[in-house]
Amino acid sequence: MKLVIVAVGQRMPDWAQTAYDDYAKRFPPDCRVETRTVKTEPRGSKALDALLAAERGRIEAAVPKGARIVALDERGTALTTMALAQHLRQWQQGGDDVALVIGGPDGLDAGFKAAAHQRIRLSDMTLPHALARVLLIEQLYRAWSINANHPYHRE
Ligand SMILES: C[S@@+](CC[C@H](N)C(=O)[O-])C[C@H]1O[C@@H](n2cnc3c(N)ncnc32)[C@H](O)[C@@H]1O
Repeated sequence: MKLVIVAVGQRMPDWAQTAYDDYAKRFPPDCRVETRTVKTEPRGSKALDALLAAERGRIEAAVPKGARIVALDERGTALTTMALAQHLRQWQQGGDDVALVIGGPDGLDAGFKAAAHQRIRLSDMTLPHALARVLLIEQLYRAWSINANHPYHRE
């Protein structure tokens, strides 16, 4: 099982990339994290539905075959960190890869969210894309550290 963070939009500000990389490199080999970014559809004259559908196509191409899909969505289910740790344990026991998907400037396609296995929210507030990425990877690392009884969670 590996965690694959699929994010729409390739370039993050340096401060966010530094924070993200700092967490990404902490994961041990038994809980690998991979990041796959997909291009944002240029905002031009296309209708929003068409933009999101184009981004959906790229997301689906980036999701590993057979992966469990978890959409990050401010309207998704609220989770405590302990609950996320429990999900992580179940995902590891299940063995399938897990794709955690973060949308672009206009969010994720509605059909994609409806079809996802889980929709989770990180906060009741709308987060900018870069912060959503950093918060997600920190919480996944914290969830791992809870399950592994690693001191990070108590720091
Ligand atoms: C700038 S936000 C897009 C906001 C957009 N208006 C929407 O309706 O989703 C970019 C992405 O960050 C993620 N995101 C933002 N806030 C979030 C939150 N509170 N919980 C979970 N994910 C969030 C979502 O994946 C979202 O698609």
